[in-house]
Amino acid sequence: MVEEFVTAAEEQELLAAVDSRPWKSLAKRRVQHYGYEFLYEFNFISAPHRYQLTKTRNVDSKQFLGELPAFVSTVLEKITSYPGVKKCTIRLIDQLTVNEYPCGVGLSPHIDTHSAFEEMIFSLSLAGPCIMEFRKYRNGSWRAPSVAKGADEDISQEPECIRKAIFLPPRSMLLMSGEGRYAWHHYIPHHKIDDVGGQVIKRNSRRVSFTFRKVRMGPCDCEYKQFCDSQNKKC
Ligand SMILES: O=C(O)CCC(=O)C(=O)O
Ligand SMILES: [Fe+2]
Repeated sequence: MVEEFVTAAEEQELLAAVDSRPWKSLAKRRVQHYGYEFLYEFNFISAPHRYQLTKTRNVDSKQFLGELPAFVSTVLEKITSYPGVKKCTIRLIDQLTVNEYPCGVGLSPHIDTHSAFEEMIFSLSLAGPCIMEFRKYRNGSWRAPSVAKGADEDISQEPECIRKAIFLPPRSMLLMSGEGRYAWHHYIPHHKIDDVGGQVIKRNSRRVSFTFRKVRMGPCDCEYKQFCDSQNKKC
């Protein structure tokens, strides 16, 4: 995680850019997608344009929406100066998901679908902070990313897992790669108040994240087979 990945002025420009574009409303948060359309499985619930998210996360690799918008060029350039990120990565990132979480709204535990995206996933936090928890489920107790009724709800009866929490302040960039990307679930608790090592942090504003990924065009051949939908029929 890199703090202050963008300046306060750049943060304001990025927020203004997405706020001037149309948002799609999900049950608890709003999203925008660039590069490729993201596929959620929806159940329609009452009001027009509002949906209940029920199933897994994937991308339609045949639905190219166009190049990523110019307002993220500076961020893409900065990503290439990340240690361990190859210079060619900037041209490879072709999908951007913008998530807007109202205060206290989180995200259900999941691993980004291996067959949908390449290894490196970059997530820029803006506006408000959050805690992102990483969970490694014991072999055999891992559950597929499909979540029953009311996805994005916390599940009280979680199987045994190792947990590591990371505090993501606004303007920070998180890189998920290797085991952290392929074998650990990531999760944003549905809290308005987080306890970070005994320090109480209030989430008193919305959080907007920009998640940058590369759409995978063939099967995944990672070494984390039990978590890989390309290599494991159970996923
Ligand atoms: O909001 C974030 O930082 C993460 C979003 C995420 O995990 C996803 O869209 O798959
Ligand atoms: Fe994710």
